[in-house]
Amino acid sequence: SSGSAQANPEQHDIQYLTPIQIGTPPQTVNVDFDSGSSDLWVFSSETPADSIKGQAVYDPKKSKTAEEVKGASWEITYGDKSSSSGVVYRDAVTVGNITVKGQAVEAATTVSAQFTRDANNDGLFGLAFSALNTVHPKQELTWFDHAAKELDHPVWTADLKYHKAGTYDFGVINKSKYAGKISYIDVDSSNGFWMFNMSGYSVGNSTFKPAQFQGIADTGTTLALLPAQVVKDYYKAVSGAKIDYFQGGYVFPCNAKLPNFVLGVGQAKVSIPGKYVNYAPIDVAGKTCFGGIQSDDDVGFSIIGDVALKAAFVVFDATAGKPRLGWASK
Ligand SMILES: Cc1nn(C)c(C)c1CC(=O)Nc1ccccn1
Repeated sequence: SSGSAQANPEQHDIQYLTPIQIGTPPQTVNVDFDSGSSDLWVFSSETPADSIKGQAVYDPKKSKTAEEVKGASWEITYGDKSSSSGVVYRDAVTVGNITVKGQAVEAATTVSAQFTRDANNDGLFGLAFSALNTVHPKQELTWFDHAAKELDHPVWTADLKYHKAGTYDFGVINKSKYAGKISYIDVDSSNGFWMFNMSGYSVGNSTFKPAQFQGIADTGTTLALLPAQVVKDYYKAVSGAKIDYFQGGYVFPCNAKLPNFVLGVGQAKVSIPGKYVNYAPIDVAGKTCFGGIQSDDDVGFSIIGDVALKAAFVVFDATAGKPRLGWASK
């Protein structure tokens, strides 16, 4: 089997939301497909009313196929300090036209303010390796790990786009979505992430600078969080750019000319158009803008988020024992 689902951008491409169906009859919720985590959690009928501001909720009591996972619970804190926790049900989950029966659906009983504020985001759909799943006492598998057995190939692809809808495909590599060859790089999944090595970078028309650093392909993170020195090199080429400690990163005049940025990934070059680096204005006048490339703050690895991923067609290849990432231009 294979399937395809929409990746719909929120304002400024802060995240991409995908409609999925849970339960019988189907309850549609819009969730953030996140290759940086491995829990499928949703706002639910058990989320306190004052923590819900417009989100759609999953109500297991209305699903004939829902079963409570007795004694199971989960709690997750993301790198940006947002968090949620709750209880667990097993139910049918459909993405595109692919249904997984008995998927662990994690119903939130607490969500942090960042999630409450995010009215259109009904939950997260983890697509990192199942080793990161937080359900205890018995860890659960991601939807993709359940689905992979039925998929024609154990792969999924991300075709995110700048300020318009893209797609996530499962079980198929759709040739019409990319140009040229796909260049594959090995993944180190020992930390549960889609982690890979970068070989260097270039800013604008400058020569390519070799640099060894590793990063994770993270569809659930908005920006490209890179080593401080790389980021400093980039903004040296942007007139008026400076670090705004109140905003927590580099800002620049919204009318600044932004150079393209190239990331070396194995044999491939991921070319990020300068305009993708203009993330969003920080003031209502739209005078000062916040950069889409920011420092990874010594997290220990870089986080290759949507600002970079939307510049490529990315293959998440989970072939047993040999996970790889494929990068293609489009
Ligand atoms: C933004 C960020 N800072 N640091 C240190 C990390 C690790 C991140 C990435 C992150 O937290 N992503 C995220 C947040 C919420 C939901 C899904 N993914």
